[in-house]
Amino acid sequence: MSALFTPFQLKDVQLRNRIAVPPMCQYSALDGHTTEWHSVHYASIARGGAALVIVEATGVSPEGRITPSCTGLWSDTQTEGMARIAAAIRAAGAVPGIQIGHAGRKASANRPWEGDDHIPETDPRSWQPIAPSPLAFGGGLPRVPREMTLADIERVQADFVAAARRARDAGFQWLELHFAHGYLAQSFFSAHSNQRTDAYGGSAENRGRFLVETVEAVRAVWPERLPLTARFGVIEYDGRDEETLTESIAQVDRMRRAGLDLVNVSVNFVIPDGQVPWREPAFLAPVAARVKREAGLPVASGWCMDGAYTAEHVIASGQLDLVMIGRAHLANPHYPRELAHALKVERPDWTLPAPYAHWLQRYGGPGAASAQ
Ligand SMILES: Cc1cc2c(cc1C)N(C[C@H](O)[C@H](O)[C@H](O)COP(=O)(O)O)c1[nH]c(=O)[nH]c(=O)c1N2
Ligand SMILES: CC(=O)[C@H]1CCCN(Cc2ccccc2)C1
Repeated sequence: MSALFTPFQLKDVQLRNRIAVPPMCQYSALDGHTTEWHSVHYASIARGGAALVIVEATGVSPEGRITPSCTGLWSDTQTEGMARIAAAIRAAGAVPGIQIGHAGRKASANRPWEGDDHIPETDPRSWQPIAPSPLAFGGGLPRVPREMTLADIERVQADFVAAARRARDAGFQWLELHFAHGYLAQSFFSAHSNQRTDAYGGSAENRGRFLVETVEAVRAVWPERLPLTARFGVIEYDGRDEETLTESIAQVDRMRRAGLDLVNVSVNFVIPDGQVPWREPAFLAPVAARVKREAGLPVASGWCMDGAYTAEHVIASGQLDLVMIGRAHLANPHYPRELAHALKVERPDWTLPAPYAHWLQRYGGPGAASAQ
């Protein structure tokens, strides 16, 4: 029996297995609107058998995007395209999720295959990034952001609420606040990037204020019976991991008390030279397990957890409740079928919809158990 292929219930949402497709930017939007690329991309992946498909980081405002090609939910005109995508994910038997965020000082960048760096200020496509403090990320993102005023903080939090309403109206059943990867919310919590002296800076509680207030504000509009989650970096790999982890777990507890239903444990990526242990399979699993133990809420996590036995182990061992499998789904939208075969799940081809499953199960096909 495979633990990975057992259902998971959170509030009123039932997931058919423990495999989640994490948000992965497609950099293919037009003025924040989804295109045919997104429709095909998300429907294809949802048909592959994962239980939860989370739509990519979607800007709560135009300047909250990472690149000019990122999706948005700052305008009602963007809701219809997202509604079609949520419906297609649901029609495939997966739960439709969406991540909403603000890129902070990492905003106004080129697409990864076009430089992955800040667009020059002289370029009309660029805009002024904003952040807790006037401190640049560095590397390819050298622009010094404008320090946010209290009015900016209120406006951005209101943008998160408005985007959450649109996600609800579009039919998403799982909301993930982007509080990780060095973007705005993460940069409020990190002392590397937040040197404010007002109520939003200084102590860990003050640095976590923006995040807790945003959870509270979004909780008020996001249906109580649907999971409100956050992707949150809890470790920087900057040589101060124990200190960062301890204060991050306390922050997760504060967000749990503010109404968070699950945390998707990730990496901070607030500094360009963090020593992430990429070679260690499932390096975040023990970190996520500690968050689950100490903060007392369900956890998801990912990063290099796509191997069948790794994905099975992180769930069977109780370290994680859900495993996020990203790039493997870009290479093969039907990746869960590979996992089902490898883990000798009963009728593995039926991770796919009937039009595919019937023929693969009955007559064999690449990777089918019956193939000689
Ligand atoms: C092309 C692309 C685009 C994105 C990502 C990755 C990649 C490859 N990732 C990170 C992603 O969700 C995942 O955490 C990583 O890919 C690590 O998991 P895997 O090792 O790929 O399973 C990412 N993470 C996130 O929180 N929001 C996002 O929109 C994106 N966008
Ligand atoms: C939006 C977001 O969180 C993404 C954007 C793309 C890069 N992601 C971070 C990443 C680093 C290394 C490998 C894969 C992904 C973060």
